[in-house]
Amino acid sequence: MSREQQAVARARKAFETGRSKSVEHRIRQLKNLQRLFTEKQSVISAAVKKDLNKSEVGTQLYETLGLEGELNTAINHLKEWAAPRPVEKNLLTISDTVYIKPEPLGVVLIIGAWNYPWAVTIQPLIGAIAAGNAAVIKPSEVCVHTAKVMEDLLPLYIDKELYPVVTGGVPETQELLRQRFDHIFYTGNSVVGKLIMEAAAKNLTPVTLELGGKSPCYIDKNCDLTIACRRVAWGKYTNCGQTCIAPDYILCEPSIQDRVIEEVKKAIKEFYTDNPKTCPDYGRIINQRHFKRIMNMLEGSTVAAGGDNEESDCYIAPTVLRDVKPEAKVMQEEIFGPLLPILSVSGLDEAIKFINKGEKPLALYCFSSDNKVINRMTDETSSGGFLANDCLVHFSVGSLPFGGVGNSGMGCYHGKYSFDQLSHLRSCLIKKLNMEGVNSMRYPPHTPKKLGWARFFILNSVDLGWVGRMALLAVMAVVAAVVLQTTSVPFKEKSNVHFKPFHQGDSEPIRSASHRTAVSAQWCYQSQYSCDDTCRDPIRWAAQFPSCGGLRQSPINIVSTKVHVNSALPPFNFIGHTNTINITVENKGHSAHFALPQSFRLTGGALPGHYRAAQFHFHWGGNGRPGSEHTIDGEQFPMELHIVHIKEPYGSLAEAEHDMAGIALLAFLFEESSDDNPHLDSLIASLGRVKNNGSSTVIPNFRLSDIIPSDKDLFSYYRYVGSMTTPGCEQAVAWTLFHRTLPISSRQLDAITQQCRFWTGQPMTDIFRPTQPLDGRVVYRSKAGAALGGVMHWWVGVSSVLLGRTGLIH
Ligand SMILES: NC(=O)c1ccc[n+]([C@@H]2O[C@H](COP(=O)([O-])OP(=O)(O)OC[C@H]3O[C@@H](n4cnc5c(N)ncnc54)[C@H](O)[C@@H]3O)[C@@H](O)[C@H]2O)c1
Ligand SMILES: CC(C)=CCC/C(C)=C/CC/C(C)=C/C=O
Repeated sequence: MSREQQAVARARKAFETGRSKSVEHRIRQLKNLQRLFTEKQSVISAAVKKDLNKSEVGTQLYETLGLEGELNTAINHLKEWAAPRPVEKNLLTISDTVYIKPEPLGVVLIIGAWNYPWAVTIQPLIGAIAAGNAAVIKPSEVCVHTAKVMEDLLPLYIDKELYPVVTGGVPETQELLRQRFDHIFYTGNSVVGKLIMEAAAKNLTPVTLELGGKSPCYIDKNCDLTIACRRVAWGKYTNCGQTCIAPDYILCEPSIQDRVIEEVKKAIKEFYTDNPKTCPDYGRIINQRHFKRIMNMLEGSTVAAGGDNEESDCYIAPTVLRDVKPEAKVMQEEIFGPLLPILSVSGLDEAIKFINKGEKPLALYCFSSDNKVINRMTDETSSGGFLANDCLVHFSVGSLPFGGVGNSGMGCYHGKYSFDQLSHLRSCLIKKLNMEGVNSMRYPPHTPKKLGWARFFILNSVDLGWVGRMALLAVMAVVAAVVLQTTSVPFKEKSNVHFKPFHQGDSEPIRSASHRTAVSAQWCYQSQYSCDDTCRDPIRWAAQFPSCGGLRQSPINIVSTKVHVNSALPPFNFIGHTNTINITVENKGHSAHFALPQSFRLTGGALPGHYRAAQFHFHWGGNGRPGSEHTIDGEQFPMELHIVHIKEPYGSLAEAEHDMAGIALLAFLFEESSDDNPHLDSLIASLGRVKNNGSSTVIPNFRLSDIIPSDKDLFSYYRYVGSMTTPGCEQAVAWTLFHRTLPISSRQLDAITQQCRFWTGQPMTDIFRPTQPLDGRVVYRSKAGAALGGVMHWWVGVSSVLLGRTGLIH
């Protein structure tokens, strides 16, 4: 077996152990890479200095800074990226669970180039690791010193079986290409790109080709030429022009050519002094082969600035060429060096024509103060990326896909795009074995009538939220009956499909820790706020978190005479609530959260699905002041309990927030009692152990059913659609506020409100958001003890009530 074969076989074997799939393993590997860049920066920079004469700062600015950003993004978002992604459904699949499950591809081959050797090799590796793959890393042999450092360092930091480094040149790369991979990610020139694709075709291996080409730069006469030329000079001469997205040539009207030359010359002097050769920020051509290639391109062109060179030092000065003709040698291929040809065009029309005659470039630059010029350039051309009035910087925006089109490449990466590019986005549809009647429209014998129904159900998609879905389900049930013209198949109450809980072990799946930290630094309750504070109090939450200013905000005041009684709101089923468990309570800076296991589940209550518990928490006042969030007929209660549940299959609030009923919140109001409520004692004591932000403790032998009544006693409740009551105020909550109140003595209330401190260190009191406008929503009240008919009757009942109440689905 060759060295290359062995590396691939080892990576495959390691992949088959399944360890690369664990999100924890992926994050650990990414953190190890972070450590590498912190601990070995000087070794990395020294090698790049030897290869390309980049300064230490230059290497950080242009290579490792971007990698740091990519690593941070991947580490912070990985759970969200890797989680199942619910999708919009058509009417036919409305009652199914339909989602995309990203899964690793397998073993990825990463072939890097030499010009930004760390950026273009490690950035795809970050994507490969994040997506759960194994990866064989082949650095470019042209950057001799960097390839050696990569070979030495990577195995010290990351799993060397899963992510082996294979060094070598063309023969070694070709031997690698004879192996079977699940994806090949190649960065380099288009000629080799075609060879890569050919080799990949043998195994139908998908490829990402990050190629290059001639990236045009149009400078309109209507712009600030000093600024434009400074930015172009930076884009061109950074790394001595050896940048895939460097502006290859300038197109401008003849009338501005002289000024463009003068301004570019000024910028060269400003950046690299009168003598760029001795300037630490000016690089070198990678080797003498490329030096000769670039110098040959000068043939037949007029040098307007620069032109000095020294072969032994691989030095070519920043050079400008004037009056260059399209037939000139320098215009026949990508320059990839510090030569900047200027070609004359009569104006925008000719520039567009010229660009469109060539291959689609990796980048296209347009400098103009006139938006019409910029718009026409974007509308009438195509390129991998487009930048107006700047160069290169789009590479540093992790939320933009980076990649070529046509001859400049295929596929894209950076941030989440890297994750998606190196994942298989698997389509999943989980149907239950009930509602068979609806399917009759697609079963033979086919009839025009059934086709009519099929057209309606397949061609219409839904994004109506849970209320709309319930109504439509009711319609479907009716349709099923009509289509069948027989009695419909009875519902089976229990699904035989069970979801594996996502993010097992998360104590707080509802929001990620990073989200919580970022948010907590910016908002506060009214009681925390003082005039010299920079934190935002509730009236100013919306300035930072737009949803907080939405039309479906919570809490609300419930006016009991205005609620709509609805007999289609049935009781709930609590699952797991009587289990005795140990739970963790943590001071979250604004309140204390009591984590609940996902095995605690909630169904019924006219909720559109199955929900898993996440946590519960309380809202309270202080010093005898009431602290409930919801009020009834204007009355605020001493305290309020919220039990947060998240709908399956969502794993986080981020996933659930686009679903109007993605979260089910059960709310209980407390009323003052003369006697202590003994079941609250262990909770109160635990709050005393989590006084400060971030501290946590465990409550042993806890039973949720000790603090709330059993589901059989909770048939009376209010229902409305609203939001989370803390930022970002996501409008994804089906609220249930029970009529039954819970008892608490004034002694216990005092004890609760005096235990904890906010993240600011002040006493944690008055932790409630003021009530929000109803904004046309309808609040429903269940009809206690209403007799429920058959399933069909029930759906039709719900639909007729809910369809009539469009207020509910604003
Ligand atoms: N789109 C991008 O992100 C990006 C980034 C950097 C460079 N580039 C492009 O890359 C080009 C410069 O890089 P390069 O091609 O000179 O780099 P290079 O010579 O380092 O080649 C790239 C990789 O291809 C391998 N290789 C070379 N010849 C091969 C062959 N015959 N068979 C198999 N493998 C082979 C090399 O070993 C190397 O790992 C420019 O066109 C530039 O625009 C693109
Ligand atoms: C420092 C800033 C704002 C941007 C960096 C732009 C830059 C030089 C990107 C290089 C991108 C790259 C790896 C190109 C490939 O050849």
